[in-house]
Formats: sequence, structure tokens, C-alpha cells
Amino acid sequence: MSTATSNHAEANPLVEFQHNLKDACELLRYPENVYDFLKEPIRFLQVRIPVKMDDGTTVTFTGYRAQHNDAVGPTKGGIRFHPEVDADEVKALSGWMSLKCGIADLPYGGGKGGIICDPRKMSMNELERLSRGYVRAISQIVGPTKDIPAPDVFTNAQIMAWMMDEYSEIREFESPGFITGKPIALGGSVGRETATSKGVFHVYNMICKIKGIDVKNSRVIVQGFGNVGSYLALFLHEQGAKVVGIADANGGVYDENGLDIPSLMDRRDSFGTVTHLFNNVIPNKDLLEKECDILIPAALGGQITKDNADRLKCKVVIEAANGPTTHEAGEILEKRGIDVVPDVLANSGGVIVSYFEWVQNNQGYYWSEAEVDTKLQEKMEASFHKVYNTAQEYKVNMRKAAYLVSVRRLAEAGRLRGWVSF
Ligand SMILES: NC(=O)C1=CN([C@@H]2O[C@H](COP(=O)(O)OP(=O)(O)OC[C@H]3O[C@@H](n4cnc5c(N)ncnc54)[C@H](O)[C@@H]3O)[C@@H](O)[C@H]2O)C=CC1
Ligand SMILES: O=C(O)CCC(=O)C(=O)O
Repeated sequence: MSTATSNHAEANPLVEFQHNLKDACELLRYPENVYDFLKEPIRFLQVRIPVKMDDGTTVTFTGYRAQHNDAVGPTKGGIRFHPEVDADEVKALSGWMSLKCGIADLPYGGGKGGIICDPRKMSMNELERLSRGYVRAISQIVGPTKDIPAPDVFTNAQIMAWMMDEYSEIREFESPGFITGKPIALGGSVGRETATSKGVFHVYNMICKIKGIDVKNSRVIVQGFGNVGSYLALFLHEQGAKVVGIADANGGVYDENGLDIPSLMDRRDSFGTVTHLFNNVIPNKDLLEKECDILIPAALGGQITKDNADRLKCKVVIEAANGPTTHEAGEILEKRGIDVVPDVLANSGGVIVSYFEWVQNNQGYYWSEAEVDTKLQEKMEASFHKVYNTAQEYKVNMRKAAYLVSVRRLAEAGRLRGWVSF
């Protein structure tokens, strides 16, 4: 079935995407040409970026930009800087962005970018040169009405600022709408920094209500303490939940009495590293198997697999990260009665407020924090109910329902343009 090739030994994210896509096309009784239209990005660029390092040497980095599908509108999605970035992962992430934009009813298709690098080992000057070099390399295929990037793992508002500045230099006019997740001083939106975690927080409250879990006394484990994981842990802590576990790239910490999240927020570094403050650090894998009501992977993909799905001790998984659960693991969890709120719904708050930022940039008129918050909550609630009701109607799990909602929208846009027939 798959056309994917990857270095991922275990779960190739593109194969995962294609597997779920195939299921959705079959459930919707679409002919093969619809699956074929959506199984790979319509555009995929690999670039090599030579960067002068501080010691005078030159290192050439590999980067990618994938545009999954632009039938609905320009493509949109983050840029990841990480040593494990690979081509198939970026392609899959762009497909998931298409689904995310579909569920949230945004006028976009999905895009995603990545550079194989370790920003934790680079200076600010090196990162700036790499960010600017990447924009020069992809500038032909991106732009405010073509493909609009944003932050993802190990990228932040400063990197978005350099990228916006470089793009504006190339085009010779100020282009704030080229990229979102910018600093507020450069046309960023209030609320973008916390948007993904706030969206997950709304989803948390909705699924707890359905499952009869008291949010105020709920016990939660959050894997990842970066942009998404740290603010999410804080919002849940402030609401009265006990955050019994957190993790970063170096391991996890579990305390059944609950962790002091505000103090950890103050002491985390800019890469979301916090476990160095503890001397009882356990492997990330072990943390996922600890007892809790809600488990929230908020770091990288491929964390819940057929090898550990049997051992999770939670009632619900909420996917704040992209692609944390393989489809085999999903089947095991479903049999065990553990609900999974899928990534393309749960973490869509980020792209929703990115959309608000782009709208504000295009209008040159900026909204208040209250306006952003209200509109985000409305979109998250509408998205959740759309997916939940589709799951009930088709008697499928929420991931399958999420694919049904979005694949239908993508196929319809493609059909109206004459790109696909059914
Ligand atoms: N930033 C955003 O707006 C959005 C992010 N996401 C997804 O949320 C997840 C987290 O993203 P951010 O918080 O933005 O990234 P971040 O760079 O701010 O933080 C990443 C966190 O993951 C940890 N981490 C890195 N490598 C790891 C490894 N090998 N094992 C375990 N933990 C590791 C880091 O220590 C850090 O705590 C990613 O899957 C991302 O794609 C999804 C939607 C939007
Ligand atoms: O804010 C955006 O445009 C996209 C964020 C992103 O990369 C994601 O949702 O995975």
C-alpha cells in the first residue's frame, strides 16, 4: 500500500498517515484516485544550506519543506529543527497539518518544514545564519499566499523573526504574513505562544466531562516540557489537577503527590529542559507507564507503540505532540477501552491562532487577548464536537473520525477544482 521510504526503523510516520488515509477513503467509499491524490505531498523540496560556523568552518545542513495539498488554500505549518528530522516525517507532518486545518475549518492546506540540526549545540549567531539560509533556499515556494511557516520543535519566536526579516529582504517589502509565531513587536499575535497548550487544555476539559473525570482532582502526566508541555502543565495545575509526571529529552520525573509546576516553569531552559533539577530521573519510556488519569505526550512522535500500549495505566491519551501513537498501538488502546484524542484535533490550537495572526497581519488590525482567547475556545469546541459526533455517527474512534471530517473537505475541494473525480 505504501509508497513511503524512511530511516525510521519502527513506525514510519508517512506509512502511518497513509494507513489511516486509506481507511478513511474506504469508509467514505471514494475511488482509488482520491487516496492517490492525498497520499503524498503535492510539492516537496529538499535543500542544502551551507552555514559559516563561529569557529570559521562551514557546515552544510539538509532541510525540507513539504506542501501536502493546496486545493483548499495556501499551505501552512511549522518548521522543526531537530537531529532526527527526516524526509518521510516532514511529509507525514504536512499531511497531518492538512487534516488539522480541515477540522478547524481554516482556509489552508497543510505544510511542514524541518532542518536536520541540533540547535542545543549551536550559538545564536549560527542559528540566525541557518534560519536565514533556509528561507533563501525555500523562498521560491513559500509566501503569504502560498505557504506560511510557523514554529515547531526547537524553533521559536526569535527564529520566526529572523525568517520574516530575511523573506522581507528578498521580496523587498515588509511581509509579516509570510510566517506566524512571530514576536508581538513584529506583528505576532497575542496568545500564539500559549495557543497550542490552551487548545489542548480545552480538549482536556471536554473529554474529562464525557468520561466523568473530575478535572480538579485529575492526575496527569505530560511528556515534554517545551512550548506545549510546559504551559499545558501550568494551566492544568492552575485548574487544580495534579501533574504527577513530566519529561524532557533527558528523561522523566514522577511524583504521585504532584509536581510544583510554577517553580519548574521558572527554571526550565529555552529548549524545555528541566529534569536536570532532579536526582530521581527515570527513562521517558518508564514515565509513560506510570499511573494517571490522562497521559499527554507533548514531545516527539512514535512514543506509544505496540511494545508499550499494553502497559499504559491511564484512562485517556490526549495527543499534544504530532504522531505520538502508532496505529498498532491505537488498536491495542481501543481494545483496552482507553480513548485517544488525536493530535490533529488536540493540538490544533497552535495553527488556529497562527491563522488569527495571519488574518491580523493581512488586515493590519490587531486583536485583544480576550478576543483571541474567545475565538480559540469557540474553534476548539466546534472542532471537538465535529469529530466526536462523527465518531458516534460512524461508530469509529476519534482518530478515524478526524480523518473522515478532513478527507471529505480535501476531496471536495479537489473535485471542485477538477483535480480529482468521484
Ligand atoms: N509549538 C506548537 O505550536 C505546536 C507543537 N506541536 C507539537 O507538540 C510537540 C512539542 O512541540 P513544542 O513544545 O513546540 O516543542 P519544544 O521544542 O518547545 O519542546 C520540545 C520538548 O520535547 C522534549 N524532547 C525533545 N526531544 C525529545 C526526545 N527525544 N524524547 C523526549 N522528549 C524530547 C524537549 O526536551 C522539550 O521539553 C511536537 O510534537 C510538536 O510538533 C503541535 C502543534 C503546535
Ligand atoms: O502554527 C502553525 O501554523 C503550525 C503549527 C504546527 O506546526 C503544528 O500544528 O504542528
